[in-house]
Amino acid sequence: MQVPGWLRIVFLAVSLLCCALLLRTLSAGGGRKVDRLRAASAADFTPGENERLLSNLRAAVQIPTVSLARAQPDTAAMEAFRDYLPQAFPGVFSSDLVRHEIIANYSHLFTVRGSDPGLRPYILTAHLDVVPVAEEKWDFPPFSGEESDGYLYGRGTLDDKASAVGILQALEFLLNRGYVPRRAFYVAIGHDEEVGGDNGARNIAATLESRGVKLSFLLDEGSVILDHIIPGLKKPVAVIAVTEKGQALFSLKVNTQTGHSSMPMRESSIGILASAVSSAWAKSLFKVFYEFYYFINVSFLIFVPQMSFPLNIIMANLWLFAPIISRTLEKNPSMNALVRTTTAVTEFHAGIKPNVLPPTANATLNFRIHPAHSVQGLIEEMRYTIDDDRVKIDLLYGFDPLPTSPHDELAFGYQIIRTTVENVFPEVFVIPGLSVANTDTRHYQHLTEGLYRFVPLWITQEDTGRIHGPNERISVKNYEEIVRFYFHLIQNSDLNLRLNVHSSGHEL
Ligand SMILES: N[C@@H](Cc1ccccc1)C(=O)O
Ligand SMILES: CCCCCC(=O)O
Ligand SMILES: [Zn+2]
Ligand SMILES: [Zn+2]
Repeated sequence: MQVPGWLRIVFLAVSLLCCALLLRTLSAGGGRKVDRLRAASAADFTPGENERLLSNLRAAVQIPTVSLARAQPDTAAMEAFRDYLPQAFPGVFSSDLVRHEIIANYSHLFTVRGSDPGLRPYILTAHLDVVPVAEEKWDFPPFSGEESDGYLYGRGTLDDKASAVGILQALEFLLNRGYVPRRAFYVAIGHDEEVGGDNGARNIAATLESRGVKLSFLLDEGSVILDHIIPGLKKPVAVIAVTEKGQALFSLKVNTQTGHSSMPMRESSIGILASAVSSAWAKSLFKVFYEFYYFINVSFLIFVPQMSFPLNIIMANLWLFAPIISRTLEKNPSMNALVRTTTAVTEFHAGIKPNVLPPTANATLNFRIHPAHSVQGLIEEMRYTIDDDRVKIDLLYGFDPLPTSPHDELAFGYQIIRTTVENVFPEVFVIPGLSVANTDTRHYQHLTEGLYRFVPLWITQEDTGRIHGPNERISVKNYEEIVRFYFHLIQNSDLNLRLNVHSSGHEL
């Protein structure tokens, strides 16, 4: 039977139309309109903006916002920082999209309104306080903000003013461009993170909780871009920390009789305490590599193709090579911290005069608890290991490792951060990981399960000693990248990425 010509044309037109529709649907990601990531480039900002962002960071570093001890901030510096903010970010403080509040006298909470109230807000957190400095070891005065050889020197450049100031700088540049966020978000800048955040971040979180706020995710400091720190990896690695170590602060105290040093007893308070400390220290060498391997084995398997021979063979066969790897990792303090609960003897005070037997000896042990362990387990371990009733053991402060935040393909916050890192730093590798240091994030646990710790600080092995150490500095180029990272993160948080994100705590 001959098909009439007109029918063939109709059939052809209909099939072409179906193909076009199918192609359009496939390219639009399953029918939902998917925005495109805005391409990031070094030209995101004008030369004038790059000058302004650098001078704003320098001015922030020049304010010595040292947090000495709990509830003992340097009030003059904290007030100076409060005055600095509206001068540095006039657009943020004059925008009717932004509400600024002072919390607990010296912390800052910014609420940025979104045009789509149906989208769950997120929060960017950082801290403005810094640890004290040991002046004699610095090449430039630590609060001078001196620029040399492409680096800005100063306490707080890496930890954490590049993030605190960088977030506000990115918001300033977006508002200058008339950007109106779809998704509301908060910016929280704490003033006492370095002494635990129990005044700043804790009160900011309580304020948000009292308002019934639920967050889609939180991004804070806590991990970085490791630039050739992991042996054998050809590419720099951006580690988005999806969990964080716990912490325990123990005080060890020994009291013994005093008297003339010409007639000493068999043992002294210093000797008893010293052997207690060294046995606790020896015990801390207990390895947890297997748990660690289990925790990030996927990442290592992703790594393997990126590794040079023979490391690629070794890492693909950890069942056999784990002990060797563990011994290699422990040689490097930052890698060692990844595979065990670490012990740091941070204070040791004893003795009153050269010719008097020491009546007391005190030591402080700071443990950073691996996710495989707990505070309670550590207390039992300490008692068992020291095994000496003359040593009085007190837990001054402690909290367990934080739960692992969602980091699968449905985890909105993790995917936004990951895609933004790949957008701004196409040359790095992104993996989930562990923050070996502690942050303010534990204060926000009731507001979201999506707690992520990452600032795109480009850290080499040498830089790890600058954090809380001498000659802390950040390259001008890296700080520009950090501002661009937040500039794109805020825009990317407005995208409805191809994610079937559901209501289990990290809904859109
Ligand atoms: N971030 C600092 C200060 C801190 C201590 C305890 C808890 C949280 C933060 C550290 O890791 O030591
Ligand atoms: C660079 C990351 C440091 C995080 C913990 C601190 O503020 O000391
Ligand atoms: Zn710090
Ligand atoms: Zn910090």
